[in-house]
Amino acid sequence: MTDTVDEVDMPYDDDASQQQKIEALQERLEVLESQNEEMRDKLLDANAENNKYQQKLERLTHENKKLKQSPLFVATVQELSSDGVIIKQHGNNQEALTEVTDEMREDLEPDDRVAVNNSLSIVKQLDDETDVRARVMQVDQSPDVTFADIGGIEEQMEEVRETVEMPLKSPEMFEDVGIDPPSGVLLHGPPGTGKTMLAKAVANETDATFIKMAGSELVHKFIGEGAKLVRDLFELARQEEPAVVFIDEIDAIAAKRTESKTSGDAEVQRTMMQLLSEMDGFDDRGDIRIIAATNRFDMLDRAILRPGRFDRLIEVPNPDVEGREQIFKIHTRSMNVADDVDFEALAEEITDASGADVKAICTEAGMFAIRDDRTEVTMVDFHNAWEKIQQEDTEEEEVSRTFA
Ligand SMILES: Nc1ncnc2c1ncn2[C@@H]1O[C@H](COP(=O)(O)OP(=O)(O)OP(=O)(O)O)[C@@H](O)[C@H]1O
Repeated sequence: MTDTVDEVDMPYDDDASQQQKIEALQERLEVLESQNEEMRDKLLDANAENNKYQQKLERLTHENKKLKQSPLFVATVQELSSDGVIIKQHGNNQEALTEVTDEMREDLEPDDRVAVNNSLSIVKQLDDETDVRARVMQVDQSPDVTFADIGGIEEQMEEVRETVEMPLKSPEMFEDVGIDPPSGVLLHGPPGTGKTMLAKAVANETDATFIKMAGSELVHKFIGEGAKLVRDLFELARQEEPAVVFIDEIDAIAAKRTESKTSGDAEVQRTMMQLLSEMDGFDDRGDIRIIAATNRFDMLDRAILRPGRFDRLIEVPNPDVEGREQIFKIHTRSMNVADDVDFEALAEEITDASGADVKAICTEAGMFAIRDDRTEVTMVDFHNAWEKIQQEDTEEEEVSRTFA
């Protein structure tokens, strides 16, 4: 806020001559100008500094993302010394002296498992081996998803029942006819279309244990242990028989081979080879069915699609308009929906939405009603929910573009 002339402390006495007043004001002006100059310089410096930090932040964020994405190696902390941290790498047993941030050093203790990058810098601390297994494999003795909970993908549902459920329920039919049931079924299609639900519903229907493993976790989180975890997965399935093994994001372990021959690639290859050998040696697999899923069919190494492996491909697309309406009805079954809600009209409006989007719209519409202190969910709530979800998607895309 600027002072008014009346409030300004004048640099002269009231009885000073005109000339003295002018000189005093002149002097004050010069001081103010030089202060102004000084402030402007400081502002420029601060802006330059800000830019520098901004760039550094972006670089670090990018670096951080890259570090987390590229496969890392596993090592065990041997000793914390004043020179750094001595680690022993798994696999080759080589010891190395490496540096860590002060923050991470405080959390580290000898015998801790850590992930290191290509330059052997410690990127993160890992969980105990037993925790790893528990986290990488999600075991559900009796999943509660049924086929009645899945909408808009009847054909795919039929195919999954035929190829996965029938061999579990009536193996004698395949024996009588004299054909082998498909070894593995690969579900492919965009995210959130119900692939996981299909696998869970089969397990539910056949009273099988559902065992899920995420390919991306194997590669990014449990580095150096992929092949072993795949072995463990099948061992667990044999113990839990009948079992449905669901390998999500299989593209992470079975992507086409790239030209680069980094050790990270070699590690992914080892994991994939283990998976293939488990599947190939699966003649006596008993009551275990394998379902894999991917959003990136184009990236898959064709080796996994050979006969005897994932030889039945089922595309699970986004639902069409009738499918969307059906999914709305499924997810609003236990909601208090107002009479004005027209699911047919909503389904028409939300072109390109996935099943997961429809589910999110229902939950969000309910939230709008709660915020408004109502117990009934109206058509306006559904519209607002769709708008919000689209907006969030756009924001997410912008963020990922910024840090891409
Ligand atoms: N066809 C569908 N019918 C009913 N609900 C669905 C359908 N598809 C998705 N959903 C809802 O979206 C959620 C996520 O779906 P699901 O995990 O099965 O998708 P996905 O295809 O496995 O996705 P991703 O590829 O991202 O793992 C489900 O829990 C369910 O609430």
